[in-house]
Amino acid sequence: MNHGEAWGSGGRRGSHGRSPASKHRAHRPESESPMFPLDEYSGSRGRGSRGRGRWTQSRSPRNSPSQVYVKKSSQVSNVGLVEKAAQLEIKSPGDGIGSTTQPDEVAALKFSGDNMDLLQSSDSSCSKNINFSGGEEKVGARMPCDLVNRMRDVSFSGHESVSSTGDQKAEVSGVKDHDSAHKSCDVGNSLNESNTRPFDLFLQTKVVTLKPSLHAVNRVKRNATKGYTGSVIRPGMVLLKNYLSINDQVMIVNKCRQLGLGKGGFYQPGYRDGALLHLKMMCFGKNWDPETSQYGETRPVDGSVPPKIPVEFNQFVEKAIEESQSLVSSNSKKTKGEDGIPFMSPDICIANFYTSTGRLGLHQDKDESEESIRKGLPVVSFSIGDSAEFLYGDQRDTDKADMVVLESGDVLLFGGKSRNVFHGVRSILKDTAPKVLLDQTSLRPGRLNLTFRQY
Ligand SMILES: O=C(O)CCC(=O)C(=O)O
Ligand SMILES: [Fe+2]
Repeated sequence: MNHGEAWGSGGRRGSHGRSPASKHRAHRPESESPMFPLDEYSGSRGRGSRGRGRWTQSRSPRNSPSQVYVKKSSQVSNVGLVEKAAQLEIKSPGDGIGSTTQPDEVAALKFSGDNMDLLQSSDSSCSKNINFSGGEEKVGARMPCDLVNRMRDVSFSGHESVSSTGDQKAEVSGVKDHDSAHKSCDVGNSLNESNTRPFDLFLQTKVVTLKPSLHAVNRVKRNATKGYTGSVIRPGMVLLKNYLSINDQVMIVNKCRQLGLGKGGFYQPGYRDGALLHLKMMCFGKNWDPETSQYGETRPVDGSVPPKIPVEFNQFVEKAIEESQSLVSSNSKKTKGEDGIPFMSPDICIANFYTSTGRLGLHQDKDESEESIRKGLPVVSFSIGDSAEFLYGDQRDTDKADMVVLESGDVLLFGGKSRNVFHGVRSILKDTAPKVLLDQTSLRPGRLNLTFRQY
């Protein structure tokens, strides 16, 4: 992996400066223009760092894929990717993972039902199980941004349904302050000494969720049975929309949260010069070190050994590659096999968590082995939570990049001719995560991204 600077606010390696009025293409429908020509692999294997900076306006919202097919859920049911909604069981958010009571969390006033009216409800089924869990403020002068940004967390909850209109719970406060606190920290470049303290993907809440409304359950079922849509965005790059079911997303989030709190868990990565990345990160399998742009068996910053990749994750990845391969081969007459994606079994996974101000500069993933890159073994990316504006293109130039919105459950693969594509995250679209996912997990506002690779 090689996260070269694409635009700069404080990055030190390979900065290309900021584009004040950058415009870029959303990915084009085939009818509008053919796939743009791909230069052969863009060559340079120089080191870089994950960039920071910003893009501005998208040139056009053209988002139709070049080739599309829709796969019904039954076709992937052997790995349980779809159609699990019927079995969906609403559980308490920790889901056996256990909840920590770190004082560093965002305030979330959660209550049963969709609206504040329920707060005034005198319904005994609501009031009998109300929890207040307000952690005391212990603001330290030099705590990491997530620790500085703390507020009282109050949960109201009930075991039984109090409203036929309500989904599980709603957040009515805290998010704004949470975001602004992150913003001030995310844009800061100073290294802080607590950057190895585990970052909790969950908000600190002790919410006992209600039974979901019929409406919410039906919505989940509808989404699950819709299946997913596959499209070849450019040779070697495939987007599987809505590929991971909500149940799978919940499982992935819970696993990441659990492992993320342990050794080798989520931390605030930084560069050699002390600049911080605009995201939290952890690795599975092997550690990727942003200071050296190299993989290793341990994380230099704290000596931790990254956890193994959960086997279920690998199954999803392998299945997604197979699905992409059949999509590509069904198009192969048209493309003369140019957009092939080789198979791989991941031994590395990098998990990024972006808050609403998170981003990642245009870069190439090129720190895997030479052989892996030469063969075009794909990088497989899972998006969960809030949507992201994802840029990609042949150059480290945001003006020339195309854009696609990656939503929760989407899987993106880039291998073969696109193995060295420049890519990055321009922005996180606030409050776009599926509500049912938040109901089920207590995932913080933001986006979890997992990228799988084979060294
Ligand atoms: O968050 C994403 O979608 C991209 C992440 C990425 O490019 C990386 O971790 O190398
Ligand atoms: Fe990347």
